[in-house]
Amino acid sequence: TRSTRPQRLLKAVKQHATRGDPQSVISAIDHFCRHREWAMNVGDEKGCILDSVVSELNPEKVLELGTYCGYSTVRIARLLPPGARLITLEFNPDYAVIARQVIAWAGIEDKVQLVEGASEDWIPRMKEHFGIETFDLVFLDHWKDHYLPDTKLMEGCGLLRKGTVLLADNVICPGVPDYLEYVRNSRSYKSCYFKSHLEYTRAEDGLEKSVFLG
Ligand SMILES: C[C@H](C[C@H]1O[C@@H](n2cnc3c(N)ncnc32)[C@H](O)[C@@H]1O)NC(=O)c1cc(-c2ccc(F)cc2)cc(O)c1O
Ligand SMILES: [Mg+2]
Repeated sequence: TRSTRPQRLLKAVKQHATRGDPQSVISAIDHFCRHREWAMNVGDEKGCILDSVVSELNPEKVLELGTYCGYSTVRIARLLPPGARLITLEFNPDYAVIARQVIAWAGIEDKVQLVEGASEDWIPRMKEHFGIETFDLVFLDHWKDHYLPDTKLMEGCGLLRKGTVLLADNVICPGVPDYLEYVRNSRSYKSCYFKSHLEYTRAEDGLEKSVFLG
């Protein structure tokens, strides 16, 4: 039977990227998505904004919601200091199988824990299951109608501290209007918008960076 797009993306990584070289994995995926088949990675343009937020924050504990093929997982993990940890949640087992291989090819698996399952089931278990007190950075890139409920769930589970940064992808396209309204109007967040483009296209999209004020 015909291969899937994530399988073809992984093949491109194995053909064009160097094992243990995260930058070559990122470049191979961007080239594949720009010249062969579009895929819903955060991409190179928004990826540079993601890089700058991660580099400035130097987080020890990172949570990513929505792994897909692991592109942003590799982008984030390659910038983390030794001992820092990234937990990434992926709902779709077929995507998780691909993401594990992309993460391994990049050679950053010792910084990453990929957990298969739904964010709403795992967020309440972060403390007892992973020994996490609070996160320094959360990258939201999963179902767009889950951003707001999961943010409220993280607040309720005490996973956010003064200064925790929420970075949300796709706040324009596909769009997350209820989440934007919340973080921009709540006294508990200082929020700002980084205008960019939908990955590999000229359509507008952007990232919203929201600092939790406690
Ligand atoms: C939602 C997906 C990303 C992944 O998230 C996992 N997921 C879901 N819900 C959960 C959960 N509750 N817990 C854990 N994982 C979870 C899923 O299985 C996907 O692998 N992302 C998108 O749909 C997405 C779509 C577009 C897009 C833009 C314009 C178009 F014309 C078409 C598509 C762009 C983007 O940049 C995206 O990010
Ligand atoms: Mg996205």
